[in-house]
Amino acid sequence: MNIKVCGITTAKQVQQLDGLDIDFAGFIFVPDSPRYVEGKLDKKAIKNADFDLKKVGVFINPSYSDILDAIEDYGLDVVQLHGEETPEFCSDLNEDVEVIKVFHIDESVKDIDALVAPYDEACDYYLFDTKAGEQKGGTGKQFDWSILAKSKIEKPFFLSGGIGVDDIAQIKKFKHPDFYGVDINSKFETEPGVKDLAKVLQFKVGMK
Ligand SMILES: O=C(O)c1ccccc1N[C@@H]1O[C@H](COP(=O)(O)O)[C@@H](O)[C@H]1O
Repeated sequence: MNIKVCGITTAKQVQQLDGLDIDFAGFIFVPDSPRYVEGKLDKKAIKNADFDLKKVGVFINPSYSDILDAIEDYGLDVVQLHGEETPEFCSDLNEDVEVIKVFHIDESVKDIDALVAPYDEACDYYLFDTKAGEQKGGTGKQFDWSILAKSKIEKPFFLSGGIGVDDIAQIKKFKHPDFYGVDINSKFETEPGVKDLAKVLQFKVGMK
């Protein structure tokens, strides 16, 4: 099971997460997020360090050039898209970098396979997060995962949205052939953008 820790704002914490064998580290490029990295994260340190983990940039409806600048500045390996980005936009981007397309889920979503179908050829991974009004990420809220268990999906996906250490047993029970990883964020913080590494370690060990 892959683990992605999102919302990191210092190079030191990225280094520490790499030391914990975390698979993906996420950086938020959304200006109104309390985890926004600009002005906090040292670009050069992130770009030049030799990490095993993959560096993921998280965006909502970005311009193509903003993404290319962030890839260049921070040496991103993956781009995670939380907005209404079209399949064409994702597909173009996917020629340069790995892409995670995010889908927001609540009880109004009845057919996951129909929702993801247009993106089948346009990204590498899906990520399922909770739909919570206008807020497009970092809500700390969970959705009912059973809708995923009933869906084909047919692409590696991350489970996301309000996941914490108390969810380890439920995650272990959740079965799907394309279940690729878990994305953790706001439930693992001492304050927004500052991860509680002891909690991350507890999660990592608990998931074994
Ligand atoms: O964390 C944020 O502030 C954020 C802002 C805008 C888009 C995405 C954001 N985070 C992503 O939200 C999900 C779920 O987070 P949580 O566990 O519910 O706090 C995760 O994929 C983060 O990458």
